[in-house]
Amino acid sequence: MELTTKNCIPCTGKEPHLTAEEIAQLQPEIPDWQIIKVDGESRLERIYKFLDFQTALDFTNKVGEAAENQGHHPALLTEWGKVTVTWWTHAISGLHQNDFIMAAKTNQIAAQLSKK
Ligand SMILES: C[C@H](O)[C@H](O)[C@H]1CNC2=NC(N)=NC(=O)C2=N1
Repeated sequence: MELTTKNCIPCTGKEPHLTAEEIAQLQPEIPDWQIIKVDGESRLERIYKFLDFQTALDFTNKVGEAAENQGHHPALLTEWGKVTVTWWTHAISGLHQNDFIMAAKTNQIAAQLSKK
């Protein structure tokens, strides 16, 4: 499925975590992302490299804009030439389709920036 064309749904906290099968279906669309565990919770994480701090900051702000538009927010660590983006659904302390949608949108934002 084209994750970049989908929109996030509001999470009530009652949604089930994605199953291993569902993750296996979704993961091929965002091959550059790792699934990490933090305090037993699964999260999607990718490190993007940039030319300098300003470009890293521009990317950070664009991801923040997309997050606000979708009502679904990442953890963002912005450093000189590098941004670590982590997606998970706080309401269910785990992974939801929203996280895969936003990871795909994050890739799109990075691709647009590098075209400058
Ligand atoms: C009220 C507000 O919409 C909710 O708290 C949203 C905000 N952004 C969110 N972002 C993420 N990643 N997970 C959530 O559960 C979440 N909940």
